[in-house]
This record gives sequence, C-alpha cells and structure tokens, in this order.
Amino acid sequence: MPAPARAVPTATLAELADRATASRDRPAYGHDALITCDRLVRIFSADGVEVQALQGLDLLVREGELMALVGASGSGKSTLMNILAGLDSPTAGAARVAGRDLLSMTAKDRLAYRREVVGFVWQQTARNLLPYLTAAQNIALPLRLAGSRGAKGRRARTERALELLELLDIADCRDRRPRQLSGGQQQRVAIAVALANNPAVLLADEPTGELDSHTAEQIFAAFRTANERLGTTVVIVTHDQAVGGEVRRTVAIRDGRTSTEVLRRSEVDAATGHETVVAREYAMLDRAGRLQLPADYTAALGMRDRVALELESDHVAVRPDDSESGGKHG
Ligand SMILES: Nc1ncnc2c1ncn2[C@@H]1O[C@H](COP(=O)(O)OP(=O)(O)OP(=O)(O)O)[C@@H](O)[C@H]1O
Repeated sequence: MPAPARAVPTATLAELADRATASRDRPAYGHDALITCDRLVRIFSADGVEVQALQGLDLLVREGELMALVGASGSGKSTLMNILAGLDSPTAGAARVAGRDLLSMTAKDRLAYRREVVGFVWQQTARNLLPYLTAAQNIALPLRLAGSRGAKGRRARTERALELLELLDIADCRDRRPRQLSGGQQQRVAIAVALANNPAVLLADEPTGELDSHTAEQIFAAFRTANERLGTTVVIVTHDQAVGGEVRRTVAIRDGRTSTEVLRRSEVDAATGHETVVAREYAMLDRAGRLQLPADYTAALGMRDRVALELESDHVAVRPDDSESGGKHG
C-alpha cells in the first residue's frame, strides 16, 4: 500500500522571517575548530589531464586533538597535508588553521605561518634533518630562523633544544649527527625540530613508514607526549594499521573526501574496574546532507545508483532500491 501523502505544513510569513534570522545567526561552520577544511578542492593539471585530488573535503579538528587520517594510496592525504602545511594552495573551498586563512595568505604570511603556526614531520628523515648538524643544532635552527639571535638567544635556543630532547627521551642524542642515530631516534629528533617554535599544530605525513612496529610505537608515544605535555594539536597521516590503538579519532579519506570516522573511548567496568577501549564507526554527513556509505555495506546489500530512505522517530533507514521487485524489502 502506498504511504499516505504527507501534508506539508505551511509557515506564516513571520515564521519564515524568524527561521531566516536564526540561520543567519547560526555560528559559521567550524567556528570553534582549530583546523577547518570546508569543501576543499584541489585540481592538478598535468599534460592536459585534470586530476581532482580533493573533491570538496570537509574536516574539523579541535584544539588539543591527537588524530589520524587514513586512506588508500591516491585518496588525497598528502595533498591535504601539503595544503595544511602551507606548501600548496587549494583550487577552491576554504581552509583555516589557528585563525589563518590559507587561501588569502601572502607569501610573507605563508612563511610566518610555516615558521610559527605549524610544524611538520615527513616520512623521509632526510627531509626533516640537516645531515651536517647535530640533533641539538637541528632543533635550534628553526628558533634561529624565527629571530632568536645574540648570546641570550643562543642560550635560550640551547635550553629549548635540551628541554625537547629530554621530553622525547633522546637527551643522549644531543651531540650526534643524523647518520649516527637510528631511524626511530632520527624521527624523534624530527618531532623535536617540528616542536621547537611551539606550533599550534603538528602535522606528520607517514612518520612511521620506514620503521618497524616497535620503533613506530615509540614514535606514536612521542606524538602523545607532545599532545599531552605541550598541548599541541597533532594530525598524523598514516597507512600504519596500528594507529587504531594509538589515537582516539581516525578519519578515513576516500576519493578526495572524508568518508568515515572512528572514535574510541575508554569504558571502565563498574564491577571489575577493568578498562576497555570501545570503538565506533561514524559516517560523515556534510552540510548539504550528503552521506558516503562504506563500500562494503553497499556491496553487501547490492546497493547502487539509488536507495530508499525512510525517516523513523530516532533514525533514518537506508534500504536497497526495491522499486522493481514489487515493493518488498528483506
Ligand atoms: N603534483 C601533482 N600533479 C598531478 N597529480 C597529482 C599531484 N599530486 C598528487 N596528484 C594526484 O592526486 C591524487 C591524490 O594524491 P595524494 O598524493 O594526495 O594521495 P595520497 O592519499 O597521499 O597517496 P599515497 O598514500 O600514495 O601518498 C592522486 O591521483 C595523485 O596522482
């Protein structure tokens, strides 16, 4: 039996005016986030071919978060990181980090942004550290570039370098050059370099890509230390399956958009006092109401092209299109 047609309530002119005012007064998307990506688009043109690396990506990261971005190769993770690092500009959309508008920054603003607001750690250690400087000198370098000069400046730089080396448990590496350090030690020194100017955000692109699992754990621990002790917001792009055990929030990127996210929280059993981490997967819902269903869900139910939606009192049901099977669903 077809569902009865729903009466559309008519609003008075005054009610419509109230609704318009309410929506105008609503805070802007991401007003309270440290990182806001709003419908971010990045198109690359190479040899006459256009590649849409980011296709309207939305992402909010709050101050003090430690989170990971995951996704298949080519999904757009590095493109997003390069934009957040101030190394590349989006084609369209909006991106704000710690109050800076990444689209309208001048070359001078961009330089100051990279020196003062964000720190980054890359997979290739050669990109993170200068080979002819010791660990302490590598950490002091960004402070010098940011303007800490003279004898007083030198003392302050050395103090800051030692403080960070100690914080990350690599004080014994202070006078060693990168080639005299293990891969894990090099990455921890790289984290210290990235933290030298006390950035609001630390970005890391595959920081454990070249490390074994035990060493990778130490690197995640170093990010947690930066997050908990210095209050730095940390965003890590990774393929590392172990990341689930290391961060509370993992956002998946698919085809240049954020698609799903996993949040983890601790639950303590009242009877035994035993603590377990409970994970729950969520789908992203953008401001236009678009929802990306996980591929394994749609494949399991043979969903494609269109689905039937039903509004229930406490949820929305999404069912396979049954228009050609006599109106039944299983
Ligand atoms: N400079 C560029 N010129 C042309 N195409 C590019 C450029 N940079 C990235 N792309 C394309 O954009 C898409 C996204 O690339 P991106 O490097 O962001 O993916 P990724 O998720 O980081 O992948 P991986 O995990 O392999 O590093 C890919 O199709 C890639 O080929």
